[in-house]
Amino acid sequence: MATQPEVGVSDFVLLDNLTTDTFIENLHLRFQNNKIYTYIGEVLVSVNPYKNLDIYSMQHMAQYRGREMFEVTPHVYAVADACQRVLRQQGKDTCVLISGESGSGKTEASKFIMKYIAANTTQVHRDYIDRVKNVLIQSNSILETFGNAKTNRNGNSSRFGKYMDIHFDYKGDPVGGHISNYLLEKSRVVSLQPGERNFHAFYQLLSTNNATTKKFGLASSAVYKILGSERATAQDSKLFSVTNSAFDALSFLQSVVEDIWSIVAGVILLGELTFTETPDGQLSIGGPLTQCTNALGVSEQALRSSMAGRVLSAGGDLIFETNSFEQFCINYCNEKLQQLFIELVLKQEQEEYAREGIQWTPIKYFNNRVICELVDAPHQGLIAIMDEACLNPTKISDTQLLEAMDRRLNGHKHYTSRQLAPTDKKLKHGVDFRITHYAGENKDSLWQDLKRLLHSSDNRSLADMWPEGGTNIQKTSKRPPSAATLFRNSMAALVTGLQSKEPFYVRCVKPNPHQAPNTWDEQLVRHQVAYLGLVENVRVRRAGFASRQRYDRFLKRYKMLSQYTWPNFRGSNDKDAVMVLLRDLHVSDVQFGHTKLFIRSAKTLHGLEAARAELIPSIVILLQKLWRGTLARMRYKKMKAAVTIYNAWKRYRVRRYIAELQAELQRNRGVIRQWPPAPRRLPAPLLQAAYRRWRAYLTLKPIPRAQWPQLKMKICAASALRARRTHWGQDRQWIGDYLADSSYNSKAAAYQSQLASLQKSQQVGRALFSCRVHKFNRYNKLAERCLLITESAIFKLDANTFKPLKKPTAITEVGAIRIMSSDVQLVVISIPSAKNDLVVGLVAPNSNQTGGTADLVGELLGVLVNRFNMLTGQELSVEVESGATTRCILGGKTRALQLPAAPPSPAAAAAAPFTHAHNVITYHPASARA
Ligand SMILES: Nc1ncnc2c1ncn2[C@@H]1O[C@H](COP(=O)(O)OP(=O)(O)OP(=O)(O)O)[C@@H](O)[C@H]1O
Repeated sequence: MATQPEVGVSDFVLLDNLTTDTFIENLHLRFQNNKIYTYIGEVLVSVNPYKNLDIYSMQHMAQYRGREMFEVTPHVYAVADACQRVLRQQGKDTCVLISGESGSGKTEASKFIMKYIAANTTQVHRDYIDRVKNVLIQSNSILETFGNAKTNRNGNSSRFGKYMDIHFDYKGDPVGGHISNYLLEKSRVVSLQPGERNFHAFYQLLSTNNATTKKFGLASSAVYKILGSERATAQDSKLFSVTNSAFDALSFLQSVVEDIWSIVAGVILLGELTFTETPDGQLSIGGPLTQCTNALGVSEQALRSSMAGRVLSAGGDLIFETNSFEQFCINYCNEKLQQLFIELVLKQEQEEYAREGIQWTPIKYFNNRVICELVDAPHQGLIAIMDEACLNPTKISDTQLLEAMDRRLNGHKHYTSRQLAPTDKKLKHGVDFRITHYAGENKDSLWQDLKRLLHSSDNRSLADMWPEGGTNIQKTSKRPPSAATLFRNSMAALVTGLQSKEPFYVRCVKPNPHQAPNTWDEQLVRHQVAYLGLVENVRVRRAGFASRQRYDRFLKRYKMLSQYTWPNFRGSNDKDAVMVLLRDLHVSDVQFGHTKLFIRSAKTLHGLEAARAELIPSIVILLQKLWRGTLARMRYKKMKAAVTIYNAWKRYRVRRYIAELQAELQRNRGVIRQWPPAPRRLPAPLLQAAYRRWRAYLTLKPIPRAQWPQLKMKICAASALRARRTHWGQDRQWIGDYLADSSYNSKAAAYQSQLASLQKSQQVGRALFSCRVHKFNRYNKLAERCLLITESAIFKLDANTFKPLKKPTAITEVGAIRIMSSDVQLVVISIPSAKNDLVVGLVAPNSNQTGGTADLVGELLGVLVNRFNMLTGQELSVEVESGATTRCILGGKTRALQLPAAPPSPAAAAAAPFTHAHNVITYHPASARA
């Protein structure tokens, strides 16, 4: 019982107990499942579905590009691709042999191949290749118009053999081609079987009233003998346009196209001529003779004489049934191709096995050489006998020819006739003979005088078709070679040509004679399977090997299946690697040739393919991973190199800049007067700050470190005063917290304990400055107080208890400080938010250096300016009044604050440091100089 075959490698090879029955049963099963293609070995079998199952799309074709035949579902595209690949990769000429009965799908298969080749081109020289592709495809339309006809077996049957050569450039792109025709069925022109049509060209021309029909007096509505019982249809009219556009696409000159249609018209008109013999033995021609000679471009006289000549020298009666000679030739052609197929397949296999040192027992198969020789053997073959008969100067009849054949071929296994087999009632006595499958008779020749007639035509194209017509008149008496001989010769040339090429095969099978879809005629299929030798082919393949592959290619394809070969084999050669690989996979049905591995069963190949397909995704991911990693590493290295270069450059620029600075320092004895422009991105402010620190360090170095904070205050005061006051205590040591100094404050201990508790309760930070003051308030009252400035606030303290009076004022709230340019100890601390300035006269300690009192204004100023800047980041405004009057705000009102015209006596100043009259406050300072 046959099992349903799977699509893939050599389907039928998988079957056990293969017989013709199981084979056909499987073929049928596939046909029912709309699977029209299958492989036997590398031979593609196509069963004509008579319905559109094939998807002609770029996407569909793309699936076959560069893939092995067994990788994808069977299709003509796979054959085309394999064929083109061998050509591209191995530089070998290839051919595809398409064979099968009439209507089995040969032409369609060849069109698929051409479409595939046309689509599978590279992008270079696009225009030129597009033109070649166009010519390839469009040439079919013309060939079909003039060479195809509707027969009872096929609505669009090719009535000629076709051999198409396509030439490829080194890249595998089609660059040209040549089409040879074999044996056009000429007898169809004058003789039609019931239900059949003549060549499409006649119907196409007569489907419309066009320039040609008008020119030669033809009418689409008229009836012509050549058309038989059929008439032109709307489809013919459509195809007429297609043919003309194909002429156009193939760059036929307009004059040539006109010539061609004139010839077609001429043939139609020839069919309308009537011939009678006049009593004086002359030929009388009736019918549209003038239109006919016009269309053929010959003179009436020439036509008349060549027609008459033919009758006179024909030399034989019409002994033959029409349309059978061509069939005989077609059958002969098929036999020849079948022989080639068998020989090539077996020869190749056997040669390969011998070359590779593989054990091989030759398989028995039916060799149809005997049939071919029956037809074409010199002297003894049918063609030779027919030629001999035709050469006979006396008239020779069917019976005589048959007798000659019977005599010469008696005893041949594949030849028979009624005379030789009297019991075979299917054969007519004295008429029929049979060659195994097919029988045929032979007579065809075109006489030299007719060739001369056509060669003399005004129609250039017609004249060019018959160059032999121009040869010496002396040769005209010589009989031309018979059609059979011509055909035999061209077959021999074809076979020689094909033998030099790497062959691919497509075998077309016709499922029924009615051109109907879904219909299976068992007998018809059986007949084809038998004569195409399909079952034998399977047997040969079964006895042989399902696949053979070069070791390097096999390894490349399957190396990932074993840890010993993936990613690389450590041994020395590919054969060892394949052996290790297969041992690891426990595959044993193989033989190892010298350069190739032979795999016996397709099942093994399936298994390898399946295992490979399973692994591929992870390998793809691995490769992607590695590649991405490589890319990232490459990118990283580049980035790192760029950063290194950039850093080196940056360092170099900095070094160069610093060298410039050093030069500047040397020039100016350690001072940079003019900063040279810094390179971009160099933090010049930082450098400048470093420079300043360094300069400051040099300046400060001679001064004891303990004095540095004091120095900082002095610098603050100096920069705030900007030389607006001469004496500000700069020459003496600043104490800061004077109240803590017992020489200044007899209650220093009480102050300190009070300060400690204040620091604890209010977290005001260190005491930076403190002293006694005379304070003048908004009620024009004078009070003795102590002033304390901590890190964050300004306190007014009770002069005896040192307790804070009111809330302290935050340093950040100070708006400005006003002082006089003379050396008085008057200080106005402006506090805008309180609307009351702090107006105080500082009570300076005795100065050790001068013996007078020290100046506290500068010190207070230094502390406040410095702290204000540290807390707010801004400069505190310092106003220095150069005259004798300044101002202050008390109780929200601005009041004048002045110094007395004459210096007060120290006693008076001590008694009332501030007085007021008429809203003017006068400060009577004791002179202070430090
Ligand atoms: N693959 C296919 N899919 C669908 N229909 C097909 C296919 N192949 C052939 N046919 C049908 O069968 C018809 C006959 O096919 P085609 O003309 O190719 O046969 P052929 O073998 O070239 O015949 P002949 O020898 O008479 O020229 C086509 O016109 C088409 O209708």
